[in-house]
Amino acid sequence: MKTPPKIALLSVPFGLGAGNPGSELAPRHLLHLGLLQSLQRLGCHIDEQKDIGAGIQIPPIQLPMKHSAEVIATGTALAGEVYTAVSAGQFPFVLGGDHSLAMGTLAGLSAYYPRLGVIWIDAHADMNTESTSPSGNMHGIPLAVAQGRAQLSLSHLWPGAGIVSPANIVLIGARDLDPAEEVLIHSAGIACFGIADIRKLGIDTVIAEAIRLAGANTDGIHLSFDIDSVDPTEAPGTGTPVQGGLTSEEARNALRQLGLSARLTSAEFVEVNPLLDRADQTAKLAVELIEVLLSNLRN
Ligand SMILES: NC(=[NH2+])NCCC[C@H](N)C(=O)O
Ligand SMILES: [Mn+2]
Ligand SMILES: [Mn+2]
Repeated sequence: MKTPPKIALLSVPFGLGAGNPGSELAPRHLLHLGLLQSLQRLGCHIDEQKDIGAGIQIPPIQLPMKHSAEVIATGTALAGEVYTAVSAGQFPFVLGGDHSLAMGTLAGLSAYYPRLGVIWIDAHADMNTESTSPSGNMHGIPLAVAQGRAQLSLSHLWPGAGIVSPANIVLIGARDLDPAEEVLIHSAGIACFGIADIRKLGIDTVIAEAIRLAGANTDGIHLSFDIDSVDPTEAPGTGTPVQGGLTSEEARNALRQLGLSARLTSAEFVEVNPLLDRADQTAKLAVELIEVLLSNLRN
């Protein structure tokens, strides 16, 4: 019988990678809604809880993207905390914030796990580069950066960071891809389960297959969960909502199954925007989904 892991809860109140303000408020807001207390009630072992800020830092690279210096500085601070956590045997859980912070998480993780699998549950692929981004928003590029396809690389954020192989990336829930992302996904052969696949196969089969693909020849699996994967009728409080998403029930089942997998070694939860929410509907769902994930961890 495996025991629940020690969790390092890393809050990142940062939202400058998104197109609209508000996601920086999510960590405090979810904690205010009682996240920590209910996790403790559910028997989660929260080993430590930290707020990640970033000092002033000269960016190692200039990019034609909005707020790239701030994104890089925050990512560097986060990468260090994530690296420290995994080195100490903790399970890092990163609470954002916008999705640009995944670059920091992945930089820290890839320095520790030479072969990292990534399961990306999101309406988007976040696989633009600086030259294909239609918006200039940094939250649209982390998964291209992680593969070493962009000007910015994970090693700009953290020395010793590696890359993530496209063979070990699995996209779930993607339904709003930019043209360059489509080309990249097809040419690199990246596994992508859209909503039609989920309805046809069922979410349980999709998650089992995702764990198999992301886990093949890897040392750990990271889950990156963007709340805009869930349909806007149930999760309206997010900056780039896309119709036709997961039901909250599918999201719950996905997170339960991922939590129960001994292969899962880290996770992050991003893109909740309290300023765009309706009566805390999205924030409350987020609290519930995080509880499902973390209370089932067994590794
Ligand atoms: N993490 C997110 N919500 N990303 C949305 C990205 C939207 C669009 N593909 C872009 O690159 O700007
Ligand atoms: Mn995203
Ligand atoms: Mn998204």
